[in-house]
Amino acid sequence: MRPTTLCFPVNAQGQILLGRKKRGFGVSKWNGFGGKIERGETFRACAVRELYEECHLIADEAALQLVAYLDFRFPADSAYNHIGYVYFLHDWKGTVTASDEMEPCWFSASSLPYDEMWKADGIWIPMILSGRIISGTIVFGDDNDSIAHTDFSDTPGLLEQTVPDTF
Ligand SMILES: COc1nc(N)nc2c1ncn2[C@H]1C[C@H](O)[C@@H](COP(=O)(O)OP(=O)(O)OP(=O)(O)O)O1
Repeated sequence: MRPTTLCFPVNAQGQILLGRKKRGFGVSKWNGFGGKIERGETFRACAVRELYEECHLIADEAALQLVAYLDFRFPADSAYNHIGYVYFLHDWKGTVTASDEMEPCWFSASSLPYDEMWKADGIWIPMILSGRIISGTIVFGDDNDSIAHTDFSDTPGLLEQTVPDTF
C-alpha cells in the first residue's frame, strides 16, 4: 500500500474531529482524515488534499503539527504494509461537512470511540494526546485486524522522510 497521512483536527474546546469511514480500507471505523499519497505529492500536500476531500476543511501545510510516524505491518498480507505520518491541526478554514468517504463528528478527547476504531489506536492516540511525539511499529495478526505486537518510542524532532519514488 502506498504511504499515507492521517490528520486529526482539534478545536478550541480540545475536541477531536473523527470521521466514520464509508468505504475502502477500514470501512465503518472511526478515524482521522487522510489517505494514500499521490505521485509527486509531499506528505503535507497529501494531508491537506485528503482533509479537504473527506470533510471539506481547508488547511495550510504549515499548520499541520507532526506528531507520529507509524509503520503498519500485515504479515498475513504484505500488500497492506504501509507507513503513515500523523498530524494534529488546530487552525483551518471552512466548515466541516460530510463527504462520500467520511461522516464527521466531534468527540471529547477523553471519550474517543476506541471500540470502533483500529485496535492499536487505543494505544498510540493517547500517547500523542498527552503531548508525546512518537514513532512506532504496529504488527497485525493473521486476521489483519487484531494486534500481534507494537513498539513505540519517543522521537522529538520528528520530520517527514522524502517521499519514496518507488511506489
Ligand atoms: C492499520 O491501522 C491503521 N490505523 C489507523 N488509525 N489509520 C490507518 C491504519 N491504516 C491506515 N490508516 C489510515 C491511513 C489513511 O488515512 C487511511 C487509509 O487511506 P485510504 O485507503 O482510504 O486512502 P485513500 O487514498 O483515501 O483511498 P482511495 O484509494 O479509496 O481514494 O487510513
